[in-house]
Amino acid sequence: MNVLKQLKQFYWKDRYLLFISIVCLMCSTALGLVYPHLLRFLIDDVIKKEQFEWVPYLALLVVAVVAVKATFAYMHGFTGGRLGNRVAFSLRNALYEKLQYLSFQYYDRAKTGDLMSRLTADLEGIRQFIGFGFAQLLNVFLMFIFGSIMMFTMNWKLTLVTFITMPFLVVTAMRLERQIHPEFRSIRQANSNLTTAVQENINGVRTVKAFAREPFEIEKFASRNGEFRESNINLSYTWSRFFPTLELLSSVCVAVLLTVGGMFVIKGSMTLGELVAFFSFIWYIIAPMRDIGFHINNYTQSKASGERVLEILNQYVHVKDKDGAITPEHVQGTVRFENVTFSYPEKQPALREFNLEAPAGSVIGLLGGTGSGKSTVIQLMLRAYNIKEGRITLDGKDIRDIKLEALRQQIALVFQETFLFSSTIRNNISYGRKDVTDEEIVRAAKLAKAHDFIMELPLGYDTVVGERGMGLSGGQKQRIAIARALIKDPKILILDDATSAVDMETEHEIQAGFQELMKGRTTFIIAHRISSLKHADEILVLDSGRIIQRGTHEELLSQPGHYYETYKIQYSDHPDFAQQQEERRVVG
Ligand SMILES: Nc1ncnc2c1ncn2[C@@H]1O[C@H](COP(=O)(O)OP(=O)(O)OP(=O)(O)O)[C@@H](O)[C@H]1O
Repeated sequence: MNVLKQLKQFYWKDRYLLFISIVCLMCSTALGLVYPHLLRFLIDDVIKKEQFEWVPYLALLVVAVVAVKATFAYMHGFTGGRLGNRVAFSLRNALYEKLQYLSFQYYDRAKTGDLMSRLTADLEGIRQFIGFGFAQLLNVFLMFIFGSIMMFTMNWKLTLVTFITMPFLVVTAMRLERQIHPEFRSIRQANSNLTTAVQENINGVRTVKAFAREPFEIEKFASRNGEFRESNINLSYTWSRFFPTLELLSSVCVAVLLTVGGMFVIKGSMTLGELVAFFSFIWYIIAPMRDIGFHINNYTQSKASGERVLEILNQYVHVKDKDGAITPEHVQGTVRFENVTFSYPEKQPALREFNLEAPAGSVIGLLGGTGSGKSTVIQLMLRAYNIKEGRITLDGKDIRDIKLEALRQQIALVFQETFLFSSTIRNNISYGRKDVTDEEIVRAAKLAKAHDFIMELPLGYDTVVGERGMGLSGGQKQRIAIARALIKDPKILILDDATSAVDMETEHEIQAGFQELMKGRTTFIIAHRISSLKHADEILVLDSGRIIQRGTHEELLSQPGHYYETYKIQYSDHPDFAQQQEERRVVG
C-alpha cells in the first residue's frame, strides 16, 4: 500500500472517478444478492404453494435486476478505464519529465532498455491495477462481507460451519502474497534485461555485423530469454502449488454446506428455498476465495511495477538550480576555472587543480591523449556534474549560482559523435532555438558548409534523416551538428573533436567559416589535430587530468614536450616541418 500511497498524487485528483467506479461496483455486487432471495421466494412461496401466477412477475423482476446490474457494471468499467488511462497519462508525462531533468550522473549508469520497460510494461501494470484491480480487490472484500451478513441473518449456525476453512484460506493467501512478490520483481527485472539486450543489439547492429558476432548475440539473447522464462516458470510453479489449495479450501465450504444444510432441511429446521438461497450466497464467499489469488497476483505485480516507476520518480537530481539562482543578462563569455579538482563517482580524479582563464572572445585549445580529461573540462563548464573542489565562473559568477537553463543557453556544443533526431534536416538544425527563420537555417548551414550537400538531397532541408542520422555520412552529420550549434548564436562555442569526421580539406573550409563565427564568442576546441588548434589564443596540453603545457602554438613549438612531439608526428612529412626543424637548429 506504500506504493499506492506514494502514487497518490497521480490518482487522487481524479478520485471522483475512483469513487464512482467503486460505488458502481458495490451496487452491482449488492444487486447480485437479490437473486438468492428471488430463488428462495420462487421455491418456498411460489412453487411449493402453487402460486404460479407470480412466475412472469418474478421473471420480469430478474430481467430488471440484470439490466440495472449490467448498467452499474458498465459504469464501473467506464469510470475505471478512464481513471486508469488518466493515471497512466499523467504518470507517463511525469516520468518523461523526470527523465529530462535527471543528471548525467544518472545516465552514466542507466540502461535505455530498462528505462523503456519501466515506461511501458510497468506503467501498464499500474494502469490496470488503479483502473480495475483496486476496485475489484475491494469488491472481493465487499462480496465477502455482504454474503456473510446475508448468510448469518438466514442461518447463523450453518454459516459458522461453512466458514470452517476460512482461517486456512487467509493464511494461504498471505503466504501466496509474500512468495510471489519477489518473483514478480525478478520477472520485471528479467523483462528489463531482455529489452536492454534487444535495444542494444539494434543500436549496435552495424558493430555486430562488422564483427560477425551474430551467433554471440543470439546466444546472449537466448540466455536472457532463458532467465525470463525461468522467472515465469518459478511464478507458475508457485501458482500451481497455491491455486489447488485455494480451490480445495473453497470446495470444502460447498461440501460442508450441502451436507450440513441438507441435514437441516431433512430435520425441518430450514426450508428447501432457504438452502437453495444459501447455496447461492455461498458463491459470494467462494468466488472471492478462489479469485483472491488472482487479485493478489494483480496487486503484487503492480506493486513491483510501482516500485520500479517510483525508483525513477524518487531519483535524486544531482544537478539542479539552487534557490535564488540567477539568469545573467548581457553575458560576455569570460570563463574561469579556479583550482578545479573533479572525480567521477568511484574513480580517480579526471581533473586535478585545473586553472583556466578564457577571456570573452578568446579561443582555447585543449590537446591531450585519450582519457586525459579534455571532455571533462567541457562537461564541467556545462555543469553536467557538480564539482566539490574549486569553482568555475562565467563573467565572474559561480556557475552554480546561475540557472542551468540560462547557463546552457549560452553554450553550444558540437560533439565528436553527432546525434541527429529522426526528423527533417530543418528541424535538426533549428533544434536549439524556438523561433528560427528559414534564412537563418540556410545561413547556418552555409557557414557549416552543409548547404550544398543538403540541396543535393531530393527534399533538401525537408529530407527526413533516419534514426540518429542514418543515411548521412559521418562528415555530413557533423556539418549539420555544426549548423545546429551556430544557429543558437551562443556566447560560448565548444567544438569537441568536431571536425574529426571530415577530411582535411573540409576541415580547413569549416574552420575558415569558424573564423567568422568565433568572433565575439569564447571558443573551446578539443582536437587531436594540431591544425585545428594552432590559431587558438591559448592551448592547454593535458595528461591524466593535469595541465602539463600551456601557451600559444608558437610558444609550445619552441619548447620540448608533448605538443612538439605531437606536431612532429603529424607534420613529419610536411615541407614546413623540415624548414622549422632547420630554424630550430639555427636558433639552438
Ligand atoms: N561519465 C563518466 N563516468 C565515469 N568516468 C568517466 C566518465 N567520463 C569520463 N570518465 C573518465 O574520466 C577520465 C577523463 O575522461 P575524458 O572523457 O575527459 O577524456 P578525454 O581527454 O576527453 O578523452 P578522449 O580524447 O578519448 O575523448 C577518463 O579516465 C575517463 O575514463
